[in-house]
Amino acid sequence: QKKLLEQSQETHEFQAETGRLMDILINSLYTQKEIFLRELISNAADALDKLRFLSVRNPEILGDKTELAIRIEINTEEKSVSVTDSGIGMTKNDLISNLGTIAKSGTTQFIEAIKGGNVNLIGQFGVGFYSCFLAGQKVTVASKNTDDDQYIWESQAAHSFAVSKDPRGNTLGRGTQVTIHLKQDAVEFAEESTIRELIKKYSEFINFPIYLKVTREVSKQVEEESEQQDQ
Ligand SMILES: COC(=O)c1c(O)cc(O)c(Cl)c1CCC(=O)Nc1cc(O)c(OC)cc1O
Repeated sequence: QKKLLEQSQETHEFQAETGRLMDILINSLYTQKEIFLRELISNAADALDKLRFLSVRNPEILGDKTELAIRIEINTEEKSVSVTDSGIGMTKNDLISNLGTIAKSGTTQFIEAIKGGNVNLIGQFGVGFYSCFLAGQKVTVASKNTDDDQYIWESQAAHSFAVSKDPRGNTLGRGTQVTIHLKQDAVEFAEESTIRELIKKYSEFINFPIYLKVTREVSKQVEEESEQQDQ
């Protein structure tokens, strides 16, 4: 299965400027890892706004997935955090162009702002997504737009990313799910108390409901031990 996925994956180099920007972002903001959550919540809200705007003119775009919401899930076993929205979603080409290139102009101002430590400017350049690599050693983005099948984009930074059709099929219905596989020094973001506090901090101006789900898989080993104690 793993081999199959690798064969079906297309690997892409980040556009050179994107790679440089990611390096600067990660090197200058490594002490403020938590901003990844602010950027993901903000991107999710933007994608929901885009959908809501389009649905005013053609309501059928909502299909049967009419709820516009953001779901955050932490998995304490796998040390991952995911942010899922039922927004407009991205096609395969959107994933490659939006996440692989800095299509926005003004990247030099962005770099000056980051070097000056002005983290609030990140979102304005549409590149907040790369802050995921402050906390994540690997980032996976699954997305479903009405114009395409569901695709997966995956990267471990290091200047390249892979795109493949999602072998799970259309599990999202519509929208985007960003999953961050946390770095060893960022596992605090898989703790419920940490995430609850950050959601409160960064959801003040968000006009969509944000739900939190905590998945705690107790490893098989521990269950067996507890059974022995009971006997
Ligand atoms: C449409 O946006 C998304 O699907 C989406 C989301 O729902 C949640 C997310 O965390 C992210 Cl990162 C996205 C993609 C947002 C994005 O990168 N948009 C974007 C970036 C560009 O460079 C661009 O240039 C033309 C256009 C974009 O929409």
